[in-house]
Amino acid sequence: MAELIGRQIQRVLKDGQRRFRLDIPAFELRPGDRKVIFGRTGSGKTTAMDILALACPPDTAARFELRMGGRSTDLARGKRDHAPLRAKLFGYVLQSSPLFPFLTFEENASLGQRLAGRRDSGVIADLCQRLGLDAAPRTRVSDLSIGQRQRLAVVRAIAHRPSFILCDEPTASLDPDTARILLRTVLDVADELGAALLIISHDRDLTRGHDFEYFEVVEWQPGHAMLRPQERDAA
Ligand SMILES: Nc1ncnc2c1ncn2[C@@H]1O[C@H](COP(=O)(O)OP(=O)(O)OP(=O)(O)O)[C@@H](O)[C@H]1O
Repeated sequence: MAELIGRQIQRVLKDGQRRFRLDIPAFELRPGDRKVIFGRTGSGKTTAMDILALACPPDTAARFELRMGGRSTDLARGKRDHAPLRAKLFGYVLQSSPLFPFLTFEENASLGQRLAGRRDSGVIADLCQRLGLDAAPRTRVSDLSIGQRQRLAVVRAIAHRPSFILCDEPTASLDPDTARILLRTVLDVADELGAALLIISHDRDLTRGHDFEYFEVVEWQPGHAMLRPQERDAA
């Protein structure tokens, strides 16, 4: 199974006079991990998730390494795009615009599988059923409700059986019952795959009662944030 190890990772965002720096002193994702990141809006949670999902490279890192089957890939160095690794090993539910509105339900659902080269319509049908998604395969995404789109984004992100499942606010548009079903399904799938699960959430009730490790992104100086473990009592 795959594991991701990061040490002293930094990323700086710049926009004119605006500058934002995120530090990740130490973070790991291993099979079976259940981790959740909290933090106030704009603190840098998505920036952290983008790095850990290999969507945006860090500017610097003492160590950023993917280990799998006795092999190690150094993610800290060079400008190489890790698209093939990302497509096969990572499932990322994006916070905003997670779907392509010009594609059909089925085309969106199967996109992750196609990129990973692992087509299996049975897995998609099973996930849709578990998530209460019964929309017709030819329905355009623009005709779905926001909550249906959010669940479809989850199907797309996990249908290729990734080793790392990363979800940025996956329940933001869902009622509490549907949110709980979604979390239960993602947890079950992560268990079945032996995958690591990392969630960003504003809803501190969402993961209560489940065995998650808690993290937070804290802006400890203006424009300078850090991802760090959070004591369970503070969660
Ligand atoms: N190009 C940029 N230059 C400078 N700062 C930026 C740039 N892009 C984003 N930022 C800032 O970086 C910070 C982190 O953004 P990020 O989206 O990671 O936060 P977040 O915690 O995920 O927010 P939210 O909870 O609202 O989704 C924000 O304060 C944002 O304003």
